[in-house]
Amino acid sequence: MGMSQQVIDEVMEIVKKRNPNEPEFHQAVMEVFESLKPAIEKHPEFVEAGILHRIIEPDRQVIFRVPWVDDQGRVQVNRGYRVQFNNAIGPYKGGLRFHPSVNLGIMKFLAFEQTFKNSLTGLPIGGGKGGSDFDPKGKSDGEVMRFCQSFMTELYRHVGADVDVPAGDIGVGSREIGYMYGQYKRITTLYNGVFTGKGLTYGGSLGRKEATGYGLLYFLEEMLKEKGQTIAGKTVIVSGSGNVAIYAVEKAQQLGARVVAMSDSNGYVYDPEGIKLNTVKQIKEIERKRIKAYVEHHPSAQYHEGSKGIWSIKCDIALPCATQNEIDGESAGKLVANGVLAVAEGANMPSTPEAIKTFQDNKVLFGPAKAANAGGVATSALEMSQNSMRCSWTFEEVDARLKNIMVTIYRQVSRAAREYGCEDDLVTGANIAGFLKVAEAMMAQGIV
Ligand SMILES: NC(=O)C1=CN([C@@H]2O[C@H](COP(=O)(O)OP(=O)(O)OC[C@H]3O[C@@H](n4cnc5c(N)ncnc54)[C@H](O)[C@@H]3O)[C@@H](O)[C@H]2O)C=CC1
Ligand SMILES: O=C(O)CCC(=O)C(=O)O
Repeated sequence: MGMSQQVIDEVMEIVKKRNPNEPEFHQAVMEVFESLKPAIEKHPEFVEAGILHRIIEPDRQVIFRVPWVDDQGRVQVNRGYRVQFNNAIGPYKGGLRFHPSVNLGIMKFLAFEQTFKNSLTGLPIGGGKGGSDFDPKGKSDGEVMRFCQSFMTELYRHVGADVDVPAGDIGVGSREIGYMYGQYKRITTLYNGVFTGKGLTYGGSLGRKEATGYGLLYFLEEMLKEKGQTIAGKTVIVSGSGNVAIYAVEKAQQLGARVVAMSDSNGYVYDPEGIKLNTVKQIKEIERKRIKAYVEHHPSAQYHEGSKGIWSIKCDIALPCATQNEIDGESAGKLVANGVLAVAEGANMPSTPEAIKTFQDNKVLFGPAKAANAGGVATSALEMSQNSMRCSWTFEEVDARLKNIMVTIYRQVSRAAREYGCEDDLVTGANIAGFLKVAEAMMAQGIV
C-alpha cells in the first residue's frame, strides 16, 4: 500500500470516529481524499505539516437555539448552525440553508465542499456554511421574519464583512436575506457587506440571482466545446425549481436547448413542448406553490408524483439542481441507458458515489458541483468587491466576469486532471486544483 493511501485511510478513520452519524460529511471527505492520491504523492511536505489532518477539522462549529413565536402565539424552537470550516484563503463564505433535514453533518459536508469550491473561483474567500432545521414552507411572512430575526440575534456575533459572509441556499432567498440583514444592521449599527444575495436597493449585486444557474451553463458549454458539441438543440432535464434550477433553465433556453422537465421535492413536470419558464417563476418565486400547479396553466404537460422519476426521461443533458444524493446508482443507470451525453451538477453533491462511477464508467461528460456551481459564490465575491468599493457594476459587467470565471475554472480543472494523469476526469481535477491552493495557503501560515 502506498504512503498516500495509508494517510488517506488514517484520516478517514479519524473523520468517521470523530464525527459519528454524519454520513454526508464522510461521503464528501471520501470523494475529495480519493482524488488526492497523486497530489499527495507529489507533495509529501503536506503530509508532514499535518495538512490532511487539519483540513478535515472545521475551524469552528457554532450551534444555537432559535426561539420564535408563531402566528398562533405558540413558542417554537429550532436549531441554528454556522460551520466556519477553513479561512486560509479569505473570510468564511457560504450560504445558509433552512430545511427540516438540516443537521450538523449536512452543514459540515457543505462547508467542507465550499472550501474547495471557493478556492477554485480564484477569489479570496474561505469556506463556511450554516442554516437551521426551520422549514419556511407554509409559514407566513411574519413567521419567517420573526424566525430570521431570532436566528440573527445569535449569529450576528459570529459573522462580519471581513470575518464570515453568509448568503442564500435551499430555503433562503431574497426575503430571508432581507430580514436577516435588517436585524444585523439593527444590532450592530453597521451598514456593510455582511451578506451577499442582498436586494438590489440595499447593496445587492445585479446578476447574483442568476449567477449559479447561468454559471452552470457557462461551465457546461466549455465541457461540451472540448468534445465538439454545443448546447443548442439538446434536450435537457433540470431537477429542482428553486433559484439554481430556474436560472439554469433560463440560460439553457437562451443557448437554444429544449428543457422538457423540472421538479420539486414532491414530483416533476414533463412538458414535451418545452418548459414555459415564466409560469415556473410565477409559481415558485411569487406564489410559493408546488410545481404541480404548472399543469393547471399548461394542460399539455404531465405531472408525476415522486421527484426521482425525472431521471427516467430521455435527455441529452441532465442538470441536477435540487439537493444532495438526488441521483443514485439506479437513476444514473437510467440516464445512461437513455443515452445521456453530459451531466453537470448545479446542486451540492447531488450524485451518490455509485452514480458518479456509473457516469464515469460510461464516458458521460461529468461536471462536479465544486466546479460547475461555483458561479454563485464567485458572484457573491463580486458583490463583496462592489460593497467594499461602494459602487455597483452593470448586469453586463457582472455577467461577463462570471463567464470569464467559469471558463477559467473549467481550464484550471481540466488542466489539473491532465497534469495528474486523469485526463477528462473533472472530479479529480476539481478536487486537486481546489485542494492545492488551500493547502499552499495553510503551509504558508504555519501550524494553525
Ligand atoms: N443558491 C445558490 O447560489 C447555490 C445553491 N447551490 C445548491 O443548489 C441546490 C439548490 O439550491 P437553491 O436553488 O438555492 O434552493 P431553493 O430553495 O431555491 O430550491 C431548492 C429546490 O430543490 C427542491 N428540493 C429540496 N429538497 C429536495 C428533496 N429532498 N428532493 C427533491 N427536491 C428537493 C426544492 O423543492 C426546490 O425546488 C442546493 O443543493 C444548494 O446547496 C449551489 C451553489 C450555489
Ligand atoms: O454565495 C454564497 O456565498 C453561497 C453559495 C453557496 O451556498 C454554494 O456555493 O453552495
